[in-house]
Amino acid sequence: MKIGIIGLPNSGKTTVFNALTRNTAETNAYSSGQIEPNIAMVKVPDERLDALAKMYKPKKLTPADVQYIDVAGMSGNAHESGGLNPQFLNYISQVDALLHVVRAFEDDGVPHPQDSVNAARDLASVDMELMFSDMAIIERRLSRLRGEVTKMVGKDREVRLMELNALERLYTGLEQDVPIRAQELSEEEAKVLRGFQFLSGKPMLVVVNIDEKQLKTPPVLEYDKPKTAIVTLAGKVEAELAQLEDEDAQMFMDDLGITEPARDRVIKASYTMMGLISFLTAGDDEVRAWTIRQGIGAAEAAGTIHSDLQRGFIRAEIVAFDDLMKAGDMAAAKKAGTVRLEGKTYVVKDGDIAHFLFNV
Ligand SMILES: Nc1ncnc2c1ncn2[C@@H]1O[C@H](COP(=O)(O)OP(=O)(O)OP(=O)(O)O)[C@@H](O)[C@H]1O
Repeated sequence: MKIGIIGLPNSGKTTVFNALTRNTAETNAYSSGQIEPNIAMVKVPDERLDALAKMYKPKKLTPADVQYIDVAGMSGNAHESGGLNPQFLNYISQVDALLHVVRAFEDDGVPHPQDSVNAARDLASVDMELMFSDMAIIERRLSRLRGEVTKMVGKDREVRLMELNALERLYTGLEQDVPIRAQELSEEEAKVLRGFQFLSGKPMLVVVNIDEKQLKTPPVLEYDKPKTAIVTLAGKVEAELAQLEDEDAQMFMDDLGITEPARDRVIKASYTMMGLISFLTAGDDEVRAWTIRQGIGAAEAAGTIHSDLQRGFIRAEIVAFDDLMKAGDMAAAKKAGTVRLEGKTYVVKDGDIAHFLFNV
């Protein structure tokens, strides 16, 4: 899973990137204008994996991972100057979700592009830029489609008409300030439009970046939209915390009244917002977590491991994590009757331990 970190200049993107990835990328009070992104992989914390590792003592332990990409190059008035930077667009259109850093911290030493701190205003202005960018793409596509569709016949015409109608609907929504992630699309429409990678269609986690003084009474930002979540964190403190060994970090957190490092909270919020869950595989060679969309069937889940497993799927042997722990090991769980055989369409649950039987 790839998450792109965006936000206005000096909102604290690189600081938050460092907090999430335990990196030490350079941060600067004067916006760097740097466009080469900072990229890092982060292991998704999962206590169930550690428990399984104790049981199986595998040669290898592989958590799921998330890639964070910190891309600068966004301004609050790009639409007035020819649109978003193409290099920025190139990086950001490929991510699965956006993490939008909104500045709430006050510091006269760190200039704000609008000369004042106002998180709600900045949140809306970045949203607007994403929507303008999508509208420009839709306008270009519509003007071509309208000409082409009149010359088409049969199935082609049908598909293009569906695209045209869907794009017109999305455009009307965008004109009324509704981002694409908050608009309805049928499964078929979503499939036809997937290639456009609309920015306002991506799930978005809003990170309100506060300072240490605001930790006790953080500002409240209302932002209630589908496929959107909001997390408040003190970026600078969390970036320092991320550099400490566990024991020192705990003392530091106790002092500040932080119960869980932001990097864990952010990953959890991202999973929930995107409708993602993890299933696990366990054996003597490897214990591993796999990320899937909630609601998919066993065969499709098997396909995340290898396409052969999906193609030749016979059935899945499934046990819930808690049942396996209660039994003590797989043999005991089988005896207790908690290991089930499930077919292709069984909806895989978070924490299921799966073994797939297949034949190709
Ligand atoms: N929560 C915070 N509290 C106080 N200061 C902060 C906080 N977050 C970031 N800063 C400070 O704000 C400045 C800008 O931070 P940073 O370089 O991370 O922003 P950026 O959004 O990545 O900037 P750029 O526009 O260059 O991409 C730095 O001096 C950083 O230390």
